[in-house]
Amino acid sequence: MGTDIYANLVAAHHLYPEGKKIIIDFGTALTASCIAENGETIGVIIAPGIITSLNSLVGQTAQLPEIELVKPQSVLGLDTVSCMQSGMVYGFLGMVEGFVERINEEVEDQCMVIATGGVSHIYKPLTSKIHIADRLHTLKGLYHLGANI
Ligand SMILES: Nc1ncnc2c1ncn2[C@@H]1O[C@H](COP(=O)(O)OP(=O)(O)O)[C@@H](O)[C@H]1O
Ligand SMILES: CC(C)(COP(=O)(O)O)[C@@H](O)C(=O)NCCC(=O)O
Repeated sequence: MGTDIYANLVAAHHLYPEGKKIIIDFGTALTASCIAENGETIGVIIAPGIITSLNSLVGQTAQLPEIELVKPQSVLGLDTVSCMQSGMVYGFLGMVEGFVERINEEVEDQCMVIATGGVSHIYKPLTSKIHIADRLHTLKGLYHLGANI
């Protein structure tokens, strides 16, 4: 398992001891990790990261421009930039909400959801499925691991 994923699980277990937790990491990869109340890792999902995907879309097409990753005014756009912003924001928002729903179904519980990583601040305000956004979450896990060496 990647050390960043491990650090995310450790931080969640240490900071929020009650119940099951999901950590969504909006980094180079988009990951969702789930930990049980007893500290056992239940499982992990690894998907392409949001900026990674955007760079791939822009890099591998002839006419799509670089865009700022912000919420567009409406889901349906009428210019290329808004259309792409909708795909990036609402597409990945749907993916994350779907992960949370499916994980909750699989573990038969309502997990607490923590978001971290580079672009987590863009997605947190758009959904009630993320309960806490903490850009320092992974680092807190590393700190905890270091403090216990
Ligand atoms: N403040 C920010 N605003 C927008 N994008 C960011 C910001 N910080 C990081 N990113 C993007 O998030 C991704 C990296 O996320 P991060 O969680 O920092 O890295 P890692 O993959 O190493 O865990 C990169 O694609 C980067 O461009
Ligand atoms: C999945 C990752 C690329 C995520 O890295 P990140 O986006 O946080 O930089 C990293 O945790 C990794 O390389 N993991 C190794 C494979 C695994 O976790 O099973």
